[in-house]
Amino acid sequence: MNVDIGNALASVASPGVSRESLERLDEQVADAHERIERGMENAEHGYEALNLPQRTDPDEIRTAVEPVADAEALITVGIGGSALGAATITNALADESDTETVFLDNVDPEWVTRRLESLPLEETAINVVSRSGTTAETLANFLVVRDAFESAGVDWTERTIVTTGESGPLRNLADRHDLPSLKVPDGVPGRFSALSAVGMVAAAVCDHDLEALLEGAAAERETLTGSLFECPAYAYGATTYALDARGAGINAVMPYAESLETQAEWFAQLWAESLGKDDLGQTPARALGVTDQHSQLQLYRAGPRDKLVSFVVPQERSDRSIPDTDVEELAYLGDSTLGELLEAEFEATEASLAAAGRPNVRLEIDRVDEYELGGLLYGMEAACVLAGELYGVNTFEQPAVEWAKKATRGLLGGGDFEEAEAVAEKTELRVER
Ligand SMILES: O=P(O)(O)OC[C@H]1O[C@H](O)[C@H](O)[C@@H](O)[C@@H]1O
Repeated sequence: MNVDIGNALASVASPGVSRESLERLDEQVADAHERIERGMENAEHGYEALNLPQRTDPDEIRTAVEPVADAEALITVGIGGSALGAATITNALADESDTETVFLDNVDPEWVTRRLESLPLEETAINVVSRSGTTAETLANFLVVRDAFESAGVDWTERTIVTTGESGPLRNLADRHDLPSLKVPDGVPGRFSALSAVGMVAAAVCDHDLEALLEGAAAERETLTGSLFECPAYAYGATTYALDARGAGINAVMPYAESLETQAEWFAQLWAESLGKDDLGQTPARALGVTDQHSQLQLYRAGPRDKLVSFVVPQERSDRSIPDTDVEELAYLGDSTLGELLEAEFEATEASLAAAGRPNVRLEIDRVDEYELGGLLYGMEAACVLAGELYGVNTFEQPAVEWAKKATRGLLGGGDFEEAEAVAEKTELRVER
């Protein structure tokens, strides 16, 4: 991953960060880097995620998926960090695989039913993923999926792979049915687990190159040094932090590749759950180039000056020419390709934001393949860890999410939780039709 922060400088944008401020911030980056390296060396909770390129064993993952290697479709049952990494990888690389991938990361009953009805269950594998093994949505969906397989006369125990922690309900279930199972590595929070079995089982079923994913991440790991001017991931993490401090409280991630749309969703969880605490953090927003040029760009260029736009741009892609036409006004298109049009639109959008003094950053990858994707995911995780150090927050916890989880359990009769009582105390000011 290469990063260009030129359009985030104060000489271009407002809010913007001056070169001198970045140089001062670089001293904090050096300290943060030392802390990160120490955390990695001691395999501390969270920091351990940055060791995954060395720790993850692709052979172990491939062995676990062996029984379902020729499945026509794969249902991944998981939510948050137990779904978004896998979805990012398989959606980005979908063109290279014949396996249809479905992610059940919601419990909307109509949607779940529609998804299940659309699949040939006798040719479908199940990938159930939960670090804790207790997440209500995931376990409920898994029970529903099992039931659908049983109703269709398909033995789900022959077609299920489990990825979970060392103990817990899901681990017990895997043991009871003797299911192939993988362990969520210790010290790796869900949103940092894309490069472990959590994110890579689906990629293995789809026959993607797991080694290349890890090699790309390992190469990115090699770039981590004590200066933001020498490390793309830290340049991104430090710049976003500095811009947030200057008023850019929103970070709109805008990949210029349809295949990376889910990557913006993955980024949103990474950024929000890791940095959103102690009244701090930067709000992630999701956009897609070129589509959102015709939707959100107006706001980005002319709305409040509270946003940074982060472009994610593959430098190469397979292309398709635009057919010639005898309509005179459209003749210029006939000399181009869709790729050239997209590239021109990206450059125009980037320049238009800069011309309006709106900060933006460019993250470049060579192309969308396993190696580059591994580097991108790792680089953004390292950027997030660095930003967490600069903010001084606990990057690897998400205590605020627990509140609603407890309230939900209480409402469903799963125990006595005071949070559930607060639901009944809601303040109302209803306006009815
Ligand atoms: O993997 P699980 O334990 O099922 O957790 C799935 C997700 O749910 C939680 O609510 C957390 O906020 C997420 O960080 C986590 O990724």
